Amino acid sequence: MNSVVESTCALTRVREVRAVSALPFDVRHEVEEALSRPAAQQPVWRSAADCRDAVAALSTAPPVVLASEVDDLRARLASVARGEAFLLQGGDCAETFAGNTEAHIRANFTTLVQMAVVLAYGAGTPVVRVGRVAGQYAKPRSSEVDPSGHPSYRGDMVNSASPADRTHDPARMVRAHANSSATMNMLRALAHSPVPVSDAPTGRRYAALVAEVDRALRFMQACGAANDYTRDVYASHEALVLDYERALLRMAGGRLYGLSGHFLWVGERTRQLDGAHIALAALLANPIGLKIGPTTTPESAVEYVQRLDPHGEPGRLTLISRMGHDRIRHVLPPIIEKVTASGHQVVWQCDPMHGNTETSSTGHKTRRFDRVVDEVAGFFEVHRALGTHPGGLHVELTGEDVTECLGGEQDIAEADLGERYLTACDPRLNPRQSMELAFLVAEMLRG
Ligand SMILES: O=C[C@H](O)[C@H](O)COP(=O)(O)O
Ligand SMILES: C=C(OP(=O)(O)O)C(=O)O
Repeated sequence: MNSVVESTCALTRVREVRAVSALPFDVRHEVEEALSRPAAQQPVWRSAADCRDAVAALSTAPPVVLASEVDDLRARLASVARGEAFLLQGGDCAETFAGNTEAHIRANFTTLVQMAVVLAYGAGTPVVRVGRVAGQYAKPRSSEVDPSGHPSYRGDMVNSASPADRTHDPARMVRAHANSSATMNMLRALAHSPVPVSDAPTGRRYAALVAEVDRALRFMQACGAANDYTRDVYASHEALVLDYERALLRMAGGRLYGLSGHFLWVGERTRQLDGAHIALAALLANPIGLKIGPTTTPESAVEYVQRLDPHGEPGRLTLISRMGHDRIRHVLPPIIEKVTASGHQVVWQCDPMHGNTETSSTGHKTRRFDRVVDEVAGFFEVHRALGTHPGGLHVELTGEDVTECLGGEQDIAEADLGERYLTACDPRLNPRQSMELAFLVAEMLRG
């Protein structure tokens, strides 16, 4: 993990919460305490006054999601934790303002939904669909500067991808909120549209499967059995920029919600046990995700679980392992054993992307499809051996035909990467790689 960095904004954060917050006194006090802790990876905004203005505007803006939707997701994740459903989470590494078009949202949605159908068929259980979407506008970075010596790009919520404009501009938080709200609007509409079938090879294979699934659904409907095959996609993002997250805190039914998204996760670089991100996440009624990398010990995993799931609520916490394909088989088992022994029912989810990043000989950040598959296979092997539920998959993907990850049935080679390398940050699976992965995971679920 990166070291904790105090930003100028962090120094003003507590005062600003007090100034703009409409939260009840006791809740405000808890939020202030959480936000007064050291926070890693925070922007150093160009002006504290502009930050105040942005936070004030967002504090009275309509939230991106509703508390009732968050409650629905919480109930669905409880069923994942009990082994009765599977969680599929996926989308861009980093959303961008320019890339937030109808075509892009539709393509990502379609890929996610098609994968979910394949997985539901494989698992024989419902699949809860969560996009990395409608808020995934901020990125933690390994280095303060990029290879050309400019300040690193930290996502459109913070600065521009253009090296000429890397100033941390708080007005970007307002644009991120507007874009997220527009995206959510489209997702709600798309959730009730028919699922389109692609004509790519995996699409044809999928079309046959859809016909089978449709027959099964018609039979179920004829029997009067309910199903959630065509239901919602929930929104998730890394709760990274604390000024954005706190501005979208809202009370509902006496509980505190982060209404910037349904599901918020704490990343590998900001999961300091005594840091602000963990403390804020602990206060929320939202389901929370936590990335756990190869340095996570079984003991620290239990501490996280106690901190983030104090009431022992099944599915309240999703532990997202991102160990690397060569480490998962020995790092994950003792963590699962210790957490299971603690009595907490978490969702175990595999992110096979972030532990398998490398730089190609062409200088592109990339990931090998076979290693991604191997990490998921390791995840299933570990859970099968321990008798626990391999509850979910978390991937960076796009509905666009990019060449960012190596391999897959298209056999993308290093020399192909430059053709359509479009990501704003990390390499994503394209639709064919995503579907291929879904078929492979469906087989693992059946196995
Ligand atoms: O998506 C995850 C991180 O933001 C990303 O992997 C960091 O990338 P970097 O190591 O290039 O900064
Ligand atoms: C930054 C991310 O992952 P991690 O925290 O696991 O590196 C991410 O999922 O965007």
